[in-house]
Amino acid sequence: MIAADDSVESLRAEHEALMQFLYLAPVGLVQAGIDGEIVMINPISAQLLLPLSPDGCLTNLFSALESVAPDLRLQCAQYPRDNGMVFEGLHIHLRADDQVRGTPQILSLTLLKLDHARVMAVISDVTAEMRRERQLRQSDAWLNAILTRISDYALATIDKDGRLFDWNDSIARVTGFDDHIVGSPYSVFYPKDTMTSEHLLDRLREADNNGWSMDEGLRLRADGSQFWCNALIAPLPDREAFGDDAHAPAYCLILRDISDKRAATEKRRQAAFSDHLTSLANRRAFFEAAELELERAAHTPRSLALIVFDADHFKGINDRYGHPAGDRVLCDLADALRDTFRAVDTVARLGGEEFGVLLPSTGIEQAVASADRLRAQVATRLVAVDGVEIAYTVSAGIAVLNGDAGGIDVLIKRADEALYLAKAQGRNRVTSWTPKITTHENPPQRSRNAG
Ligand SMILES: Nc1nc2c(ncn2[C@@H]2O[C@H](COP(=O)(O)OP(=O)(O)OP(=O)(O)O)[C@@H](O)[C@H]2O)c(=O)[nH]1
Repeated sequence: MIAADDSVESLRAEHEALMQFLYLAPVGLVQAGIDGEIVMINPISAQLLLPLSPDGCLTNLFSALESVAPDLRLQCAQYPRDNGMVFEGLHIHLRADDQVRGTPQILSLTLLKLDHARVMAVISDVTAEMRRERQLRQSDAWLNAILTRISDYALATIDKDGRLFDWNDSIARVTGFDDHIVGSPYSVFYPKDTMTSEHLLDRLREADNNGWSMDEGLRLRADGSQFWCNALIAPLPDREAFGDDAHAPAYCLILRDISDKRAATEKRRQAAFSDHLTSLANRRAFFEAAELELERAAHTPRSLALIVFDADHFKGINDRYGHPAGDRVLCDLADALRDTFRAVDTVARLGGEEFGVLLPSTGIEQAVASADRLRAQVATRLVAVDGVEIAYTVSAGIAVLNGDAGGIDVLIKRADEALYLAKAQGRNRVTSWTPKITTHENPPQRSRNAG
């Protein structure tokens, strides 16, 4: 008797545990007769099915789902075996007026035949899952379209030091580079000398601080040709997952070939930013470039050099050979400047016979060497005008900001003071600014307005 009592007790306990499981299970469970009459339903199923029930009560599984899945009853009746899976993960799309949360709701239904008289339904709301899947598929399709179809976009990832991490067809299509560029700094897409290693890192820091960094300009193809390009760098959202690994993807780089669009606007930009006589950058372009460099230097301290060149005794050249001949000399000086300085430097005509060269990340020795190279070069040049060969010389004043306070006005003032000294000491020479020039020599100011 005791043994029989024990086994009844244990059966009861098992039954209770099972009921508890049914109630707490994280999916909807419904046990019903073969005709759909509900025997047991857990709270999740009730919550999912109740809004579908036409009369607001849940007595029959098939009737509850009739409006959205009318053949369930038939499918179940026609299932040939005594037990088994009638269907698995059937997606039931609820009608718009059945939407519970204002977005199309999708239920997943699995129906098991337990024996000739009973079925068990497992129901879950897969709306969020399906939406995520759809979004993933859509993102995948977009990415795929960009990578394989859209011919003017190139996508790449770069590591935290700006080295290309991967290569794909879009890069080949837009730039012509093959996978040998993996591991190179992304400046491989920039024409020679147009980007210093500091500029390269500046863009990454800017992307870190602002969420993205964009620039526009001429970029390089593998065959050496150039194209107008808009380049966007953005930090990858999940890059923390790679920890401190230096060779993990950290940013995405999107290059877009905008040659067609830029061809038209570039003419207008050229007109606004270049000097009409020499085609060098004009004052406006010079001051814009200077502000940008000073802004960069404020974030990441580095030296910035300015050389101001001035043709010597230029009034005399005009007086002797005429104004048009003087213009030819100015154009010759512009050519010499263009040939001497790097693409990353800004060479501008500041006005009259004065030219300014802004040299990012350049210290005093390097600036003096470049300025003197130009000076010496010019001294050997002869400008042929109407059968006459005109010789001329230039003087230069140099100032460098080494992370010390001061804007472009300070830099120009110092370079001007040094230039004044070069003129005073005999011309055809290069002089660097020192604090002594201002405090002891105290030269009069040459007039020049900033901007
Ligand atoms: N041909 C020509 N001359 C210009 C132009 N702009 C300014 N000038 C002339 O450049 C001359 C500058 O003369 P100054 O400022 O006296 O200087 P300088 O004769 O070069 O003497 P130093 O600078 O002291 O060596 C003036 O005669 C201006 O008319 C220009 O676009 N074309």
